[in-house]
Amino acid sequence: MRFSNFLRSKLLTWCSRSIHGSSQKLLEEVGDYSTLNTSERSKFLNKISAFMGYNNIQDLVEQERARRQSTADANDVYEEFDFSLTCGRFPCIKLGDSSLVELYDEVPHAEEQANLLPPESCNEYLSTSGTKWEKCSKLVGTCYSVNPPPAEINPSSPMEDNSFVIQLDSLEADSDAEGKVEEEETSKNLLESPTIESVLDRTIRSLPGTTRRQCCQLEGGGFYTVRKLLHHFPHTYADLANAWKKIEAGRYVMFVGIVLSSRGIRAGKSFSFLEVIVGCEFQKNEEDSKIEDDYGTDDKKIYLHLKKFFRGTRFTYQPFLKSIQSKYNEGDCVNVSGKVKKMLAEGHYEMTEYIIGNLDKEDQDANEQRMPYPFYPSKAGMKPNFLADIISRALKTLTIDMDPMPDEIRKDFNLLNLYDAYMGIHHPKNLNEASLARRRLIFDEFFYLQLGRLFQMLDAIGIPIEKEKLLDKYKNHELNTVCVKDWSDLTKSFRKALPFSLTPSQQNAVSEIIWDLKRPVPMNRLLQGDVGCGKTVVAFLACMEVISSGFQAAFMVPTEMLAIQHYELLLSLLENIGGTECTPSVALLTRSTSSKQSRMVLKGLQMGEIALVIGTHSLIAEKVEFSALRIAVIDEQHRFGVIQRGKFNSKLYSASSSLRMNWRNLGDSLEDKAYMAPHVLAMSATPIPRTLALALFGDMSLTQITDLPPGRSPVQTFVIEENEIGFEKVFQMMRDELIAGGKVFLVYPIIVESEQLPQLHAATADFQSIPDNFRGYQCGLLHGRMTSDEKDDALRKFRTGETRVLLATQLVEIGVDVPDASMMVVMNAERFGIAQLHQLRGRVGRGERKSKCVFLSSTSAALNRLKVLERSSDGFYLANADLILRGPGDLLGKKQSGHIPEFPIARLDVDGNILQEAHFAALKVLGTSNDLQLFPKLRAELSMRQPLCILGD
Ligand SMILES: Nc1ncnc2c1ncn2[C@@H]1O[C@H](COP(=O)(O)OP(=O)(O)OP(=O)(O)O)[C@@H](O)[C@H]1O
Repeated sequence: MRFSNFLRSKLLTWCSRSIHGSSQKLLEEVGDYSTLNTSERSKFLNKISAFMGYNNIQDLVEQERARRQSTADANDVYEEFDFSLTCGRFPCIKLGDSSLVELYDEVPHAEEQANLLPPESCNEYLSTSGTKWEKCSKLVGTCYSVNPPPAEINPSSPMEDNSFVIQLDSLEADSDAEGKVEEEETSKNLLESPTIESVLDRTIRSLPGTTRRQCCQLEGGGFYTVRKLLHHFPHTYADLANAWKKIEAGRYVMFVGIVLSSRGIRAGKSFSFLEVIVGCEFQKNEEDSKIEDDYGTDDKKIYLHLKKFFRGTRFTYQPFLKSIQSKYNEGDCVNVSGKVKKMLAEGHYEMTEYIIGNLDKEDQDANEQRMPYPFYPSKAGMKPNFLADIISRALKTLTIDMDPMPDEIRKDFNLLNLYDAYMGIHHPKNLNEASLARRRLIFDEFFYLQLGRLFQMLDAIGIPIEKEKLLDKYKNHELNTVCVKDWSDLTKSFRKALPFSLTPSQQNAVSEIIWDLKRPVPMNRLLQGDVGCGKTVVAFLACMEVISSGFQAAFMVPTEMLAIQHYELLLSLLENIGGTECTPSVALLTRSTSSKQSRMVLKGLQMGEIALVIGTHSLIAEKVEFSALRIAVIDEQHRFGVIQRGKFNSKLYSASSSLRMNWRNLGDSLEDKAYMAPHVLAMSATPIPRTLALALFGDMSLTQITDLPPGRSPVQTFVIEENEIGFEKVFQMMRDELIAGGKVFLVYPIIVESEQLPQLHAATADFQSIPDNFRGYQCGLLHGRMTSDEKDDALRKFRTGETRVLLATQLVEIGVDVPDASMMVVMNAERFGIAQLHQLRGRVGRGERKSKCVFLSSTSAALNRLKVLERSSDGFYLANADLILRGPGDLLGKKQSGHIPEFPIARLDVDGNILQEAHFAALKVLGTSNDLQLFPKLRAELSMRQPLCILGD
């Protein structure tokens, strides 16, 4: 009922009882109510209230409500007129309160005003027989839980509101019309031949109905192709099938309803606001009606008052106000999400931070079927609703036969069709479908990664028969070993020369590697083991096996210091072998090797006079040519990455012409040699969780050393907060250790003090002051800015015991082996990752001496995170913790994590099983056709997905 009609009926009732002479005049005035401006209305309402004996109109409404609620026929009353709507229209304004009525001064009256919130249209929507409301009332139960509440959505952010886009889009529409026609033509043509390339890798500009401006916007956000767009996945869904029936203030909820009014209101000289009222109706089933809820017990309607405020004179002009209010039309079916605040009037809620979007026919149908409603993250200023709309358009261009995955693989691994997967992730019918779709898309991300790695590895081999053997080897997961008696004599002698016996795990690792070395295909193996477990000797033994058959070995390490350490260790072990004749010649090649010396080394390698070379990156330089490189050991694999590993493969391909001549002279087949890539044994001291290892090294077999050399006891670990008491305690522990004959590492996060980060301790600064605490003991300094001789000298002095305290940076993290170092203190431990700290801790406890490690944290917040190191000394466990806490980037460092592609949907820490399956699927595909000739669609898809760097080019 119109408000004026209500007033008339109210007045008539009153007049029939009243003898007041002016009642007839008032009735006439009520007839003209809709033509009055706001101020006149306010005055009139006050006058009428006063005549009827109320203080003001608010008083009238309140009392009338109370009276009607107490009558038995309350429902009829509500059908007659909804008071809450009157009160709730502008809850900040008390109707009839003259001081606030000026808010309406600028609102155009008559027809224009009627357009803003015509009571009849409210009536029409709210009455059960109204056609528009009928449309709305179909949207049953439309207050939905968002599970989990999407934390990422910041409704206050301007980009969350698509109003601006809509406005601009409409302005743009005309000017783009011509371009659009052209584009539509093009897209029609493209749609005619739906191949995998044409569908997913079609440019975004081919999407029908997309304006040029929208395309630019999308491209600005990186959405160049349909694939990119479709890989913008929803981060959560509103579970419409299990909607919350209770609105809780402050909770993120989603509604679907009908726009009842939209008004741009000037509220002052430089203040305006937009108020959109959305009516939502809920159909309670029997069970729901038993629940006492916030909607009130009788009416099933709620009214959302969406408010957006504007400050500034320019926002108070009519054109602006008109433009903002015209974005939402009465009768529009919209979805609204955000946090609600209860208003005084029952069933009325206010939302000041919200997202609103128009629902098209499909969305409305989806709502009727209670399909999950996808929430998209915004991107590059593009609002979720805009993206959702474009994604829907892109989905329409997909074809059912676009899936490049062979049917057999799909069946074997129980995968959805790709078309269904894209539909299922973006427009799922239920949450189960969304989860199946997610599984298929994760599978794809992993599958193409594995396929790419394995394909590239096979590609490097060249001979089909070798490829098959290699694939067989990958498929065969049995542990294959060669027993010690079948090791070569040189390997056995080297083993005997070791000052200790191998642990069972070490022995097994060597046997496994030797088995692999005897295969006619290149080995690609990752040797993993916890810090200090003795990987180096295992690698040396593998080198000996290769050298014994007349080939060469290269041992690449990440730092010069480590190269020297390994070189010296190897020389000392070889000395023990005795019998100079069979002792292999060993060389060192680093950046600091003198040019004369390096010339000799290069020549020795080229002529085959040097059997084993230890060095840094220098080993993969162009000028380094081997006579017959058969194994490349890469220590600390994650510091190098796939590219460098790949470079060893190319060593033989780029053999010098002189070498080729040599081979010819020797009568060897050039082809065989040229295509024989060396075996690669990569070592990782950062235990990499299995999933991550597979993602990174899907083309590698894995050997693990699972035990530690005997006599090792776990390093006692303490996490202490940096403060005066903490320092004193640690210094005392250090003094005790020195008195007991131990050696102490003091590790710093930085070399020199930083003004930006004053809380960080620096090695050089402390080197001036710390020694005072340890009088009588020499202290040394080691950091990356020292020359290689200085570093060598510092480490040598520490090793020999000349210095007993070594202040160092994290340079010591990798491979430094001082077996009698018995204590480590890490300053500002909060700056390091868990896996990194575990590595550092591994520098002590490498001998038989009981050792301890102290992690000092300058923030108490980090203490809990660090405490995991007190509880565990299992590198795999800790690496997993790091992976979950900080992601692969932090676990592996930038260099290696750069080789993990971005997975838009998969998560390495939870989707390990799918990764494993994808690995098997890739093996299966390549087993059927190792050059993918039989699967042209797969090949095309692979080339679209795999950037070359991942393939090691
Ligand atoms: N079986 C063994 N018995 C006793 N000591 C051993 C054994 N194997 C290795 N070691 C010693 O253990 C120490 C650590 O070995 P090594 O440097 O090979 O370990 P690693 O796994 O390469 O360590 P990191 O991960 O720190 O690089 C060395 O001093 C080495 O001599």
